[in-house]
Amino acid sequence: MIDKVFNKSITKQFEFDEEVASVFDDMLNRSVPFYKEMQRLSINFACNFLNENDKVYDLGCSTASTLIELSKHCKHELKLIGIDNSSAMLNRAAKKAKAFGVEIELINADLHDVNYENAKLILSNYTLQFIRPLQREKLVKKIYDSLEEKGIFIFSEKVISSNSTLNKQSIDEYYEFKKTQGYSEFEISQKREALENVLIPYTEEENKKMILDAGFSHCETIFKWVNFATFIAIKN
Ligand SMILES: C[S@@+](CC[C@H](N)C(=O)[O-])C[C@H]1O[C@@H](n2cnc3c(N)ncnc32)[C@H](O)[C@@H]1O
Ligand SMILES: O=C(O)C(=O)C[C@]1(C(=O)O)C=C[C@@H](O)C=C1
Repeated sequence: MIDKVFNKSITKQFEFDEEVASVFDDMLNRSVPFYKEMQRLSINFACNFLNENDKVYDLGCSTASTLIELSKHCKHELKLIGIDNSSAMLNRAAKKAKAFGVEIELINADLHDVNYENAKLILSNYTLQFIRPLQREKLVKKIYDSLEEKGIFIFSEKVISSNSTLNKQSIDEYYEFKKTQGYSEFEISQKREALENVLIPYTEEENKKMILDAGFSHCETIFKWVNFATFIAIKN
């Protein structure tokens, strides 16, 4: 279904409710530049580190697209676990996983309340940005503690620039991208307002600092388009 969520005046802040979930795959493909390429890279990098029966968690799995793609591309059997606190997203995730014949344990819970035991890989694309800053640092520490030695954390985030001129130019460039994807100026401004104080982006440097402060030995940007970045962090 085509995303028309912000074609009308907004009445509330952005939420991953039934209306958003019903168009979410289209929303992501048209709102995140190079979403499919970012997903392909996350999966390829992940597969290089994975072995038979490794446990993989996707935090904020939404409709389970990434776990389904991972299971298609990885040569090993994996234990796949998707966590999200939106029932509307998880209902779709369950139907999609069944249709693709992929076994995924789906957990409806807040990311802070789950124990990520013996994880080899934790994925989290465009989800940390929705966690309040203080809680975000705590969650990243928990992610670090849950990973096995040599475990990997791959995550993507919308980012800002610490340079105000470049930041403004990046936002303008992003809105131009949205227009090429068929979103009107009205839709763009309504969504911007709805996301205010809900999606809180860090700079690329702040993301890396948060990761290193949590204990990871290495963090690298593996993909970036203007204000969207994908990182890989390694626990040693
Ligand atoms: C932008 S979407 C993630 C997209 C997904 N990773 C993908 O690539 O298809 C963010 C997801 O995180 C979930 N989420 C946000 N905050 C959460 C929390 N505190 N606990 C659990 N899930 C959360 C939302 O319900 C939503 O499905
Ligand atoms: O549309 C925007 O402004 C976005 O920031 C895109 C974005 C994201 O980065 O997570 C915001 C909300 C939806 O979850 C899908 C994509």
